[in-house]
Amino acid sequence: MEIESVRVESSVWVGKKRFRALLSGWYFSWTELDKKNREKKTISVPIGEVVAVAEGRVEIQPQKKAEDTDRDFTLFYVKRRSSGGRIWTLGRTQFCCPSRDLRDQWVAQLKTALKTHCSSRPHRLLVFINPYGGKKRGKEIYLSLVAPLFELAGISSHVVVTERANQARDHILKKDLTGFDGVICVGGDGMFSELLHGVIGRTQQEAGISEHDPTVMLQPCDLHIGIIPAGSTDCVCFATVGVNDPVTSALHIVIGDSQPLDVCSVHHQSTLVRYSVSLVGYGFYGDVLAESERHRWMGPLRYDYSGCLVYLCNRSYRGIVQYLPADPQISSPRDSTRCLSGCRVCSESTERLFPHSDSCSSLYSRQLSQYSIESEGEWISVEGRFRCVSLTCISSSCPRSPKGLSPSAHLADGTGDLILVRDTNPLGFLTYLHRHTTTQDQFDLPFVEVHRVKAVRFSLPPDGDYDDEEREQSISEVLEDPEKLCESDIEFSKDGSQQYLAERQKEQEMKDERKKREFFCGPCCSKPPAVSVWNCDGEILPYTEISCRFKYF
Ligand SMILES: Nc1ncnc2c1ncn2[C@@H]1O[C@H](COP(=O)(O)OP(=O)(O)OP(=O)(O)O)[C@@H](O)[C@H]1O
Repeated sequence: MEIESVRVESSVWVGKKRFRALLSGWYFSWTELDKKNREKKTISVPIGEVVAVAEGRVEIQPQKKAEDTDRDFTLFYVKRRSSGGRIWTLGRTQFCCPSRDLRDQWVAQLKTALKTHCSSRPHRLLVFINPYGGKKRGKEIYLSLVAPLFELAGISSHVVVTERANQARDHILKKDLTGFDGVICVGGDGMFSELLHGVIGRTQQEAGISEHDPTVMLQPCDLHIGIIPAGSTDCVCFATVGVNDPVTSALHIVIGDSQPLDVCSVHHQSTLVRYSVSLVGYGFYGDVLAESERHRWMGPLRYDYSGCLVYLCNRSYRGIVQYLPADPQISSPRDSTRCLSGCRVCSESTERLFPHSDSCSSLYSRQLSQYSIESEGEWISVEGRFRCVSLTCISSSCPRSPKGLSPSAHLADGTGDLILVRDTNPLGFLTYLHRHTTTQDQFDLPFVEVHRVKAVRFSLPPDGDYDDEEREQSISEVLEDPEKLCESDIEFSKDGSQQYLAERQKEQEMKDERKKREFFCGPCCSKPPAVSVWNCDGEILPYTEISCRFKYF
């Protein structure tokens, strides 16, 4: 039966009011009628946003209750609440039909419409909960807000509450995932990153592709990742969904929404170090992360505290940044666009990157066009002293910074934005930072440059301002907590792990000395390091010299 041709219509009651209900094509609507059968207001719900239809009078909040009355049925659907419709809640309307037969017909037709129209909805999900993320409410958020929605929508879920960092990543890499339509993280950006590494890594393993080769053509991933925000910043969730709200995210998952994302692969020589979607930042953002790791006990407040402390240190770092610019005819980081689902630039870029993406045999052309960047233009080199060097694939907006690091960045166009903040006076840098929280343009400052890029390399000037020993020492200086170098870094970085183990010994000796010093006057009085560290989506990278490429997934 063709869904477009289905048309069911009848009188129904909602409470004491009479309505005319109509299922036609992709919409279910009900129009209030007055005593003279004149139409009043109509509510219309796309079938794609119907969560479930159930016989009887059903409630799921505050607790599940079902009263199986003969002539009633309940419709659950997405209801837009506020913030320009970005916050979603579960709408519920109970309809009473003139007869039981008619009720059965409504339920059957609506269920058929759901099956026909919503083939991309998940049926079985693997859920990872980080019980220690953010305010440690991950389990509670999942059980009270998300699980009832999944159950209502007929989604079965297998839940893993993690007991250690990287458990979720290892599970995805090693365990049998047959039958799962997607993986869900209940946590923050760090948890998302674990799932991202698991999913990309597994897909490449299965395809026999080495991720360490920077020029390799990566296989696109079929397994989708869902995010239920329960971390400290939840930047990836905010930048893709527009809000950090567990119910909104759960509803997006339930109705099978999906959003492709650019991913930045970070290499050191011929070793894959990490993938990133939100921030790869050197200088200020690296130092803030390193500092904040020493104050984890403060919870999310640690970022504010460390931000102030690092700002007072007034540091800048030397570096050489080389980048491969993206085509300025297509988009620019200063063009004031805001990328949302259905964005024109992203869809045109998809078409350009993957010209025959509707067929599986297109993988070759898809990858070929993606990785032919070396032949697409000239690398540009910038040398100087920087407050920070930041790279982002997405706007990286969050509730604190609603426009984000690069407000016009696109979610899925195969490019990233490179932001160079040159050394400036403390007031200038404060103005730059402050503008992230206002509507003022943070790029409209003489010491800030922003470029839309396809690839970036960072290296230290070779003119002997510091030697290797000092560089290693500087990395140790900011790495107060060596455990922060996650297992993945150590596994990925075969040669890096040796360097890392050697550093640990040195760090331990330095730690005691440094603690003595900082007890009296804080980190701003210690000798400023010659190099900073890279903050890659909240993880410290064990290398200073890196190369990054943006890839579309
Ligand atoms: N059971 C666990 N014990 C310790 N660490 C864990 C556990 N499960 C996950 N992790 C790690 O904790 C780190 C931080 O988690 P998460 O991102 O969920 O919260 P957050 O850091 O508070 O939030 P955000 O990343 O948004 O700032 C992640 O890198 C993850 O690998």
